[in-house]
Amino acid sequence: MSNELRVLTEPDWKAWLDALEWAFGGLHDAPEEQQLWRDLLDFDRSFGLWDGDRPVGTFGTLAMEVTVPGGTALAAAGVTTVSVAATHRRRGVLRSMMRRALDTYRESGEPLAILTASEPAIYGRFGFGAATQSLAADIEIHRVGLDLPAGVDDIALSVAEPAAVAGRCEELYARLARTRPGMFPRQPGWERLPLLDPPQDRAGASEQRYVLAERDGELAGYARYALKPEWEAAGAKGTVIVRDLEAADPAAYGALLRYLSGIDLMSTLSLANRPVDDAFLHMVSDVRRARTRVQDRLYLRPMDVGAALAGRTYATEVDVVLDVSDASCPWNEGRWRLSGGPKGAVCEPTADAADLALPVAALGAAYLGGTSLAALAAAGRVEELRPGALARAATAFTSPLAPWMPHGF
Ligand SMILES: CC(=O)SCCNC(=O)CCNC(=O)[C@H](O)C(C)(C)COP(=O)(O)OP(=O)(O)OC[C@H]1O[C@@H](n2cnc3c(N)ncnc32)[C@H](O)[C@@H]1OP(=O)(O)O
Repeated sequence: MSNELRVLTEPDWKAWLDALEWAFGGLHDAPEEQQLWRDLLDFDRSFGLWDGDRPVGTFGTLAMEVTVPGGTALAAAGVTTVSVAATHRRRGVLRSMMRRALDTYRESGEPLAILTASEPAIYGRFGFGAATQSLAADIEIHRVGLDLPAGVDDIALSVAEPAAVAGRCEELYARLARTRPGMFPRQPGWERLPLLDPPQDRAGASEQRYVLAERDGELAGYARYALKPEWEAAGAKGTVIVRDLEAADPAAYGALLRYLSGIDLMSTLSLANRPVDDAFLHMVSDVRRARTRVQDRLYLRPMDVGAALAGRTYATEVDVVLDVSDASCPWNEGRWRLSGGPKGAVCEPTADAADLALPVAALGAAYLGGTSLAALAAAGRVEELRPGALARAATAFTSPLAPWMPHGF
């Protein structure tokens, strides 16, 4: 039988999805989740590798945006639903699908491609670098005090059914998504994502609820959470599971944190995916008992080095020639002069001598300001060719807020 790489079509959907779910270990998403991905996937840029009448490889694309330093949202091809059947693994199936996708993204013109990886070791070879991290915490709420900011008592809290308030929360999310690099200003359709709460994924926790934080009737923050009850001989030791927490100001954040830490019969406040510089770190009395863990989250690769680097702003004035290597997207290879600062930047090919040399995955890791070019240089991933250039470029690439992608895709 011959293998054929073809674009995803509606008639192929069921077999394609089956192949995907089996490659993930027999995962069976709820029907509403399957329908969401079916509606969001860009079928024209999603592929299946068919062995006869059977899909043995799946590769999906989502049309996304990412907020970059400076507050602009740049178009990004979101790589998702990647899988290869166990019968066909390590024969280059992923490589062939990635090749097709990268060429397609070049044609469609997004400056960036992004993904969240099942395993960190897979995508570096295709030029993706870990650009954001996420912070998880299990706060021992009976041993950790809160030092809350002024104004928390001006915030009114109310608990609501998700369907009744998700629209208002989504409006607030859309505003906040422009304020931190790495966030994804969700396009229409994505508002269904936070509402997914299939019973089979709850692992003993309750249905989810929203708690709203309002000031004078205006929404200033919200959290989406569930409760997981648990009992031992000495009594209750439940967990508050926070799926989402967005706040427009410190008082709203503090009021939500106080509420979530004060629910009776609960001992742990579990935060699954927060920015690494999240405000709670500075509100708790004992950060060690917050039991924090950091993990790689969003992987990013510039699809078009010039457009990507010109699309963000820089913390300080910068004028640097980067010598970029990019085996997967050779159109990015070579020297680029980046000149810019806090108001904007230009980035164009140049014949001038290079100041720094780096692979495109290192540029992807540094792009949102979450990984220092100097730290990458310390690991040998960036080479300084002109003394002083590294410190200046590393400073210019930083972001005041740590980049963060609040959910997977
Ligand atoms: C964005 C997302 O959707 S993340 C989800 C990814 N999917 C999964 O984790 C589901 C389970 N795993 C799979 O389906 C497959 O193993 C895949 C998709 C990860 C890899 O597919 P394959 O067809 O086996 O990969 P392929 O043969 O093209 O390998 C290309 C290269 O990646 C390497 N590679 C592939 N998978 C892995 C891995 N899991 N860890 C480390 N390296 C890997 C190969 O060794 C090869 O390296 P080389 O070019 O140096 O020789």
